[in-house]
Amino acid sequence: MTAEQELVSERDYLDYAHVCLRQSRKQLRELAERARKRPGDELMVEWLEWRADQLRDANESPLFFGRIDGPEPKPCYIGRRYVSDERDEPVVIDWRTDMASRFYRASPSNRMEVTRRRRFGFDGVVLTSFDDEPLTEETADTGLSRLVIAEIERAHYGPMRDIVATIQPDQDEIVRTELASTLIVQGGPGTGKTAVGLHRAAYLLYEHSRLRREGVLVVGPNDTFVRYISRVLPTLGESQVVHSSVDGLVADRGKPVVEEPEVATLKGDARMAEVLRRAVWSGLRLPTEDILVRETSPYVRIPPYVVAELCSDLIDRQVPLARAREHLLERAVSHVRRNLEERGHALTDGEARRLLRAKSLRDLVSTVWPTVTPAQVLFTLLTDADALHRAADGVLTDEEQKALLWPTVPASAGRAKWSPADRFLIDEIAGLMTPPDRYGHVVIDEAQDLSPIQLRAIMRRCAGSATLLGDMAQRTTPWAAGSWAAVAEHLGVATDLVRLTTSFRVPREIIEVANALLPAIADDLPPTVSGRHVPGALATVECEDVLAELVDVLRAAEQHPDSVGIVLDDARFTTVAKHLAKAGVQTGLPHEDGADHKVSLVPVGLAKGLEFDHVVVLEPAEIAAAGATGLRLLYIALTRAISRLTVLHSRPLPQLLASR
Ligand SMILES: Nc1ncnc2c1ncn2[C@@H]1O[C@H](COP(=O)(O)OP(=O)(O)OP(=O)(O)O)[C@@H](O)[C@H]1O
Repeated sequence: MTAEQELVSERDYLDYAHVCLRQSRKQLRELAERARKRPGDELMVEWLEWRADQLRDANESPLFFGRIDGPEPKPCYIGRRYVSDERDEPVVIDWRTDMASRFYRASPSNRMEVTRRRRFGFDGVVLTSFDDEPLTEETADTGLSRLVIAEIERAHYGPMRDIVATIQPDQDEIVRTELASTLIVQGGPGTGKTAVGLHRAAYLLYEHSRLRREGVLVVGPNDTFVRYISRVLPTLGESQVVHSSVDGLVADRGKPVVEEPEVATLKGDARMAEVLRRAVWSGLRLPTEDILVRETSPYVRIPPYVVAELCSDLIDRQVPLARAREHLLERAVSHVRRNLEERGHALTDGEARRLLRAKSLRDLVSTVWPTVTPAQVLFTLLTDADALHRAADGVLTDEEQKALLWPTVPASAGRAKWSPADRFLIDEIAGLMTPPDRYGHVVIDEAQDLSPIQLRAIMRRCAGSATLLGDMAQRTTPWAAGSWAAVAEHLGVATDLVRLTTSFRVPREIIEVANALLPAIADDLPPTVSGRHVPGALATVECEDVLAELVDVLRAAEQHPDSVGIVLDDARFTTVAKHLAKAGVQTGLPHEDGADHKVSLVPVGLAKGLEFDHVVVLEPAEIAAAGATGLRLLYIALTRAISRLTVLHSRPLPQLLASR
């Protein structure tokens, strides 16, 4: 067959797959209709409808993207979902099956019985080309395939796309790691950490149906980022996964106040968990006199030593407060019941149940554990030096305790203004009272930036394993745990550290410049390599008027379909936005609700995790001004580009860049 005839034959197969998909969907719908008529089959109906929904032929993405020949006699087509014919024979297999893993992992040195890998090129959903990689003894391991490179360099607009067609072997290994493992994935910019984390979530949901009940949570650094990544899982057919920013996990407490980084860092320190634990449990007050239960006839007296006995294991096990209160009430009722029985007055179950509402017993519980809100507990600590000292003695130094106290005391907890770090402390306290709902697996992106207290807040919501993604060289918060070993310690579960080393986003010409910053920002990390070579990808322009030059660069960029991101120091944002508006250049913040701009204006503080075809970094010296954090921000700014990076500056470049 000629290549052209083969293309026609592949297109016919694609049409056939569409027919099969529609047929299967119709069948599932009919089965659901029939099951609906049978009482008691609600679960079956729900499942059939869910399956039918999965087979929607919305023409959003091609039904298959690859094919392997061997070991089966028939070629095997790989797509985002399973399609079968009327005899239930597979037409397209799901990328998450074991069989499909050969598509990702087979190589000339480890062929896994695959003789040929074929990747398909599409224009929208129209099959336009294919690229064959023969896997025979004679072929050598080469770099990225032409179609993989074309996929990476396809103009980027709007939200992040899935990489299911082009997952690389080392990424695939991470995606398919067993559910029980908690992984920390360290990788340089653009090595695919976010993509891998999201595909891992989709894989785990496919492999472990219980995760659909337990839920999967994806946590990102901010709302912009969460909007950017939130389409990936739905395109992979997984629309139930919950996405949240870190701040979005904890209760909103109004407009946050800004506080000194040293105080915020202290509030994010793991030792604060012990201070809060002590504060919560120090609210316990055992009665000093008998409790008289008047709701029974005869009355019952509960002496203090009995209350202490009823509480003792609850205290020892530090049972979450809300549950401890319930247990104490139930135990007090049982005690009263036994006492009455011993005196010849048996209670009916109804009477015992009514006792659960008895005022004297409810008062007893409130005496032992007064009801306070989590915010009230923190308010007391931050406003009452004695209370703080009692909780923090031996845990925090005197200076640290002093630093935590508010200089002016609001009238009440209700009137207090809380900082972002306070919100996590309140959440920690709330967790000691009523643990939050938990998910079966949690994916945490940009995990390098989280404080121990933030890590605890996320892990409190995790009932199973987690996947943490990050790059220590991109650490920009003062409260970050500081190393993956420290992060692992705060997670409280065993972890495996795995690495990704090849950048798919950033061409070699750019990553080599960014790598020059590594000795100053993360000297223990190896330089990132790039799978792509793009001659002329980097242009450094020194000029007197950077804003005039910027307008020229943007005018020239109008000729290309590429997305453009202007990354600049946060403090510059307003001036540049005004200047560009005056010059008639339309810009917007990246991934604003519903809007995908050609030109995004990106304060560097928001740039983490994002990418654009063409990036303009404005005045690197301004971005790098804030010491090591500044250099890390610059490293982030320089590594957002997929195809081109223009560095515009009037001030001298930071030394590490100038020497390149
Ligand atoms: N195997 C792949 N095939 C095609 N594109 C890929 C592959 N892996 C990653 N990419 C692309 O590379 C870009 C960077 O990926 P991603 O954002 O996941 O990297 P990252 O390591 O999280 O980067 P950062 O550290 O900057 O946040 C994305 O456009 C992603 O789709």
